[in-house]
Amino acid sequence: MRATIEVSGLRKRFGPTLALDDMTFTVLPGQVTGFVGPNGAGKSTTMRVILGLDAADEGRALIGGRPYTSLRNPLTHVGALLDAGALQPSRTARNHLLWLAHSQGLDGRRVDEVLRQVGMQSAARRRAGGFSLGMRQRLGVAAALLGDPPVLMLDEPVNGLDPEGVVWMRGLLRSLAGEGRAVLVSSHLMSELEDTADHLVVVGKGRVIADTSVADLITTASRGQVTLRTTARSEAMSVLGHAGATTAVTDRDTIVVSRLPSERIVAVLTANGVPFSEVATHRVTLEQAYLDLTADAVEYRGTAR
Ligand SMILES: Nc1ncnc2c1ncn2[C@@H]1O[C@H](COP(=O)(O)OP(=O)(O)OP(=O)(O)O)[C@@H](O)[C@H]1O
Repeated sequence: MRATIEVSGLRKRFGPTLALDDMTFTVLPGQVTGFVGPNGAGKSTTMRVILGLDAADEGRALIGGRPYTSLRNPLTHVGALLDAGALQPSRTARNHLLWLAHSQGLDGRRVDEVLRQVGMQSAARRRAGGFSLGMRQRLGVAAALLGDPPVLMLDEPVNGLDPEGVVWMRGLLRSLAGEGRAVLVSSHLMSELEDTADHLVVVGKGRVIADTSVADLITTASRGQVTLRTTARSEAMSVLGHAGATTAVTDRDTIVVSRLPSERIVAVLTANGVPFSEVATHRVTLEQAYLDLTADAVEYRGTAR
């Protein structure tokens, strides 16, 4: 089976709300693909449609070239973590996975393997009802891995994890992609995806805004911005402003300059006798690149008072 998710032309309406509006993208094997967008952008709905939990009004979603509903032993094709809360509280972690394995015709011997993989051996015989959100997340990931699937789809997997858990999850996602699997991960934590994802599908208002490698997105968003370090911040901003630049203060002695190439910045500062210690190409964070990209797609925006 090809390790891919192909989504094309998905449209889905909930009453007056157009949740998906021609949603189209492909998730490739061997990569972690981040699936990001503002609240209500359609990420969960897309994942639910891919898993056959919601029916689209139009378009199609394929896993390894086939619709989910036509897959035999679906857990061996795709593992998903959508709602870590969906557990029977009286079952132990191990029994939950055994029950899942048996109900799906999978080998029960995988259970101890996946418990080890998610670092839950010591909690294997504890009841799921007493688990923290982070432990439920780990158990959900264990369930997703049970069928050793080539495709994984995880909705906010770092939600509720402590810093050690976040680092563990990052390593796990990287190693799953390293094994050639297609890994789709939704997240609101851009800093997390900057270190984890190779590729990003950015969505807003039910459609794809950008489908790009993380490196390209950051390079494009950083283009033309220069970091200037100077102890004479206001003089620098004033002379550069007169020369046509836009400036923004980022730190006590740091300014980000746009709309003026670095050679001109150096020339203007030197001509005006303004001291500076560094002029360098500015690299925006993934979070900043994302915020610029989605500025028009945010449905609910807080207003500064
Ligand atoms: N079952 C439903 N009934 C009515 N409206 C729904 C339903 N599910 C989703 N929606 C609406 O569809 C739109 C897309 O929601 P969805 O949950 O897919 O977005 P999301 O990108 O996952 O958001 P979040 O980041 O908040 O999880 C929203 O406007 C949401 O209110």
